[in-house]
Amino acid sequence: MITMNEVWKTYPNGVMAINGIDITIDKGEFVYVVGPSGAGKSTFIKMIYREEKPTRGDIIIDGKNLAKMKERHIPLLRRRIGVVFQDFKLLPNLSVYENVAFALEVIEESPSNIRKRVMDVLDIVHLKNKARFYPHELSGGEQQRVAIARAIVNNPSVLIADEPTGNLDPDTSWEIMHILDDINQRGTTVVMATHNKEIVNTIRKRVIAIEGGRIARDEMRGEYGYER
Ligand SMILES: Nc1ncnc2c1ncn2[C@@H]1O[C@H](COP(=O)(O)OP(=O)(O)OP(=O)(O)O)[C@@H](O)[C@H]1O
Repeated sequence: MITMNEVWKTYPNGVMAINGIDITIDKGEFVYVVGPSGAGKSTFIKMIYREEKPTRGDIIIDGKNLAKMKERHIPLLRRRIGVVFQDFKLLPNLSVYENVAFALEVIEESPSNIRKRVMDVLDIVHLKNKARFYPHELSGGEQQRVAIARAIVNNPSVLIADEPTGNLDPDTSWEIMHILDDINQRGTTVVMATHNKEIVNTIRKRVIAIEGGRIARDEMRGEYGYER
């Protein structure tokens, strides 16, 4: 479902962030991407949703080669890939409901179908009762749950999370993990970059460790493997 063949990424300033990565992530997997700061985790993840383009190599998602994809086809790709960030990135002037509905591709959908879909995903993240709230009225964990609802509202095949618990306290981080796990159990592939040792070593999944832009480890039910 996600395949990288001999992928390299050098930034315009000459920094070689990814140095020859080959990997396959199957449909329905949950993968942690770990590694020291500056190792290339974000670059790896950004290439999956085509925020960054590889300098060399192929990245194939659902049979489409992103490296060769035309700019005009990128919005279509983004509908198949949901993304969650460390800092939530909600629109402050829109309510919870509107933040999620805004991300929905409303192609010939009736208002009642849209409403149903938005309320269904708010149910998955346990926020149905806060649909009318605004982001500043929510805790960090609640804001992250809205961001997750927004990321899955188009029913993507892949959910990418770049340090989704980075700004959250430990209890809230566990809550977010249980929601991501639930979304994965419903069939969505999840790729999550993280520095959270406790989570990786407790909710055991496949671990891909990146060091110096290369894959240093790739283990099913792996461990975090670093001090922090
Ligand atoms: N837009 C950019 N332009 C130039 N260099 C960049 C850019 N983004 C990242 N880099 C460099 O590429 C390397 C890999 O960075 P990346 O953000 O992928 O690492 P990371 O493993 O996600 O780090 P962290 O855990 O600190 O977030 C680093 O040396 C970084 O400075």
